[in-house]
Amino acid sequence: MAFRPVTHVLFDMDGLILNTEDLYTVAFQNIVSQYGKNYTFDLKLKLMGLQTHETADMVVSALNLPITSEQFIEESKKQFDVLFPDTKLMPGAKRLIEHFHNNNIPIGLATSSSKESYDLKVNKHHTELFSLFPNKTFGSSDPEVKNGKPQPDIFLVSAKRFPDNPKPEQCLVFEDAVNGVLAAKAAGMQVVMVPDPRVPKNLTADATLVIDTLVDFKPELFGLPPFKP
Ligand SMILES: O=c1[nH]cc([C@@H]2O[C@H](COP(=O)(O)O)[C@@H](O)[C@H]2O)c(=O)[nH]1
Ligand SMILES: [Mg+2]
Repeated sequence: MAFRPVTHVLFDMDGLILNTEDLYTVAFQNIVSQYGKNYTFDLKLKLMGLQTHETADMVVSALNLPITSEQFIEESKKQFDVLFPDTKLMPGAKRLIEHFHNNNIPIGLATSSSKESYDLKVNKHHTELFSLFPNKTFGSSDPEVKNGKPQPDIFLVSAKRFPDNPKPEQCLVFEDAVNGVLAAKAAGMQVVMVPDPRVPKNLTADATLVIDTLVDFKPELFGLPPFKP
């Protein structure tokens, strides 16, 4: 497979830079357990990358919970307040972000999270790293991002926010979620997928490249500056 050279890079956040996916699983399981339900990985796969209200609608209806989506969002917030401040980084994320920054490659953050959720995840331990992204888009709280992933909106909005307004084919996306990969492809961008090992192989087929962790990424494959040995 031939990879095309790029000039700009867009990062997903949850499950890609930050290990928040395990925390979402705990939070959602804690809520649905009260109703005797199970938050399965199969359900999680379908909603990763969606916006907050879309996520809540899907869980409430898939598990037939006797509460409204608004109540589910309220319950989630209580869980997140406890769990998110101690979020850890995913392997290789800091090294790769700093590498692009040090080599003047423009990078953007394109997360479906809200700004409020971002603050909980980042402000205690990770502000220095995230300050390397001048260009940040928060899908769940940005009126310009009409539709969540798998629709392309967030990546198109995010690319437009670079001062030199790159074309989609100049942008490389990093994603862990199936919906995120579909969104990037729909935006006309190449996408490197770093999936949870439980994601079935057939659901990774749309990615331009699939790697186990960000540690394995070779920037020169996409015409970006290589790591010095
Ligand atoms: O188990 C879960 N995974 C993921 C999400 C959602 O997935 C998005 C993750 O954002 P990102 O695009 O940064 O991966 C967030 O909107 C979050 O609400 C969730 O609710 N529950
Ligand atoms: Mg993600």
